[in-house]
Amino acid sequence: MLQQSLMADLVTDVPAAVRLQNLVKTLRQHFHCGAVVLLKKEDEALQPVAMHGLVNEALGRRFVVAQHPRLATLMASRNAVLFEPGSSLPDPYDGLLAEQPGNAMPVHDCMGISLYIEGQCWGVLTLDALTPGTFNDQSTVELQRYSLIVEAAIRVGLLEQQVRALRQGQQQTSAGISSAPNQDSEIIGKSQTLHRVLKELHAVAKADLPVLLLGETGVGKELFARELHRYSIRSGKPMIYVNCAALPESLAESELFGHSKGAFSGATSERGGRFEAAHQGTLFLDEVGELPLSIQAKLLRVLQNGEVQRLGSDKPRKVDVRIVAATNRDLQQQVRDEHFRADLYHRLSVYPLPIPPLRDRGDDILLLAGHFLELNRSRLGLRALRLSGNAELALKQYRWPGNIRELEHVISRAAIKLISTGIDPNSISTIEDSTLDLTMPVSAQAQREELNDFTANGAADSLQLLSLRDAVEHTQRQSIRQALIAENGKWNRAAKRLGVDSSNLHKLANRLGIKQ
Ligand SMILES: Nc1ncnc2c1ncn2[C@@H]1O[C@H](COP(=O)(O)OP(=O)(O)OP(=O)(O)O)[C@@H](O)[C@H]1O
Repeated sequence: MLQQSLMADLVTDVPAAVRLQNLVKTLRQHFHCGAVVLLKKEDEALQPVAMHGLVNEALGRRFVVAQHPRLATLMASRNAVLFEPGSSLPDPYDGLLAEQPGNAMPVHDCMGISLYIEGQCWGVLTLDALTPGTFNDQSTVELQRYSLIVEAAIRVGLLEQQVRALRQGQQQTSAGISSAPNQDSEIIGKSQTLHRVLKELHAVAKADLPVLLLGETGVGKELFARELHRYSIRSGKPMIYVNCAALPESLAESELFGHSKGAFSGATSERGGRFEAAHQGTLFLDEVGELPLSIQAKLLRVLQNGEVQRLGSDKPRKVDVRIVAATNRDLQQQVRDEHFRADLYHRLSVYPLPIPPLRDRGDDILLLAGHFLELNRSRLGLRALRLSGNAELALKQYRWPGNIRELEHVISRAAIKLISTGIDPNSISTIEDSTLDLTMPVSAQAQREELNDFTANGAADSLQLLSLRDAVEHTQRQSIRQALIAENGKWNRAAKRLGVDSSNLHKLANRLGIKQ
């Protein structure tokens, strides 16, 4: 009976991801268990690719095998393994079964099996239940048998991928099991919004045009730049990173274009710059809006001529680089304000690509939260770290002005706070919404909207009750937090952004209680 359902899942003409999803669902129903998860091996970790019965955020987690003894046991065996209900080994999904969202319970019954494709370990299949006695020896025999069908489904998916790649005239990988070379993206997320951007990014990657990545702070522009390079025809050559905001004007020219011996005091030897290092590859100009005007002029000349001259040398050197730039500023506005050269802007923005903010990526918020929860769990030596239902809701409703970087900090802060309350690291630790500290309206627009909501609710009178001093301090606190988020916690840069001296900012932050 199960065999028939599984075979039906296997032959149905649906995308590979849906086929695998159907298979795990069918297995869950058959074994009457809480969760079935299919995990793919990626380097030293296992990542869920299909699951049924776990909370959503689990899909974003990467389980490092060495840190999860049950997964390590499964990987080490070619046969199905049953873990006794009394097993003291922690289960990677403790507290993550969706069946009991409000009541974090350790998993009781667990079994699984490693999966092999063309002689190589591809990943594992795990089955978990909260009710002891759900699985027995007979279940492992069945699992062993049905795992062959799961392996067949994976193989079908890979073959489909290869056929698609062949049709597109792409080069194939040799063994055929690692699929397209760039499958294992570092970019976490499954939303339609992200999917659309990645599709566009992969298409423009092949075109070898200059690309300008636009987006709010913390949306992951650097990750997208790396993905672009990996998908480009230059992927075999280096991608060189330049943070334009961290480039002092006095050093920028020699950093970018190199220098000859004796070009300036301290230039004790001849050295090529970042442009030459990126020859035949990609040069990523991060925070390009921060480039001083004098350097903008020199950069433009190199882009026009396709050659660089090392500082102190008059010998031109041909360079073939693809420029990918990124900014969280409104570059067009900067051009209007004459802070950015219009001609350089047009050269860089041949293909502008907006990267969507986190608040527009739906459930990706939870997937990313899962990823950061697992990182913190491992870093802090906890058995299990999860979100309460209300905490999940709060994360989904928040505006995320600092985007993924802010989410990462929120989860890390909450995990540390939880530890400081003296929790037992061997139990299941749950982050409640009250620990999340999501009170920072950051963008001016967000602040305006909040104020509008506030007045629309008839609360303006209570606003007037604030003393002038309280109102000033409130605004100061918000501006400082906003600048710190935008500058990734760097006080010097936040001070620059706020137009105040760095030591004054430290003093003010101390007085306002932002900094202890
Ligand atoms: N989709 C994603 N999956 C996993 N991690 C992500 C994702 N997007 C961003 N991150 C992580 O969030 C952090 C911020 O990303 P990144 O530095 O690329 O942002 P940015 O857009 O360049 O920000 P800024 O404009 O402030 O420089 C990094 O640690 C990055 O690895």
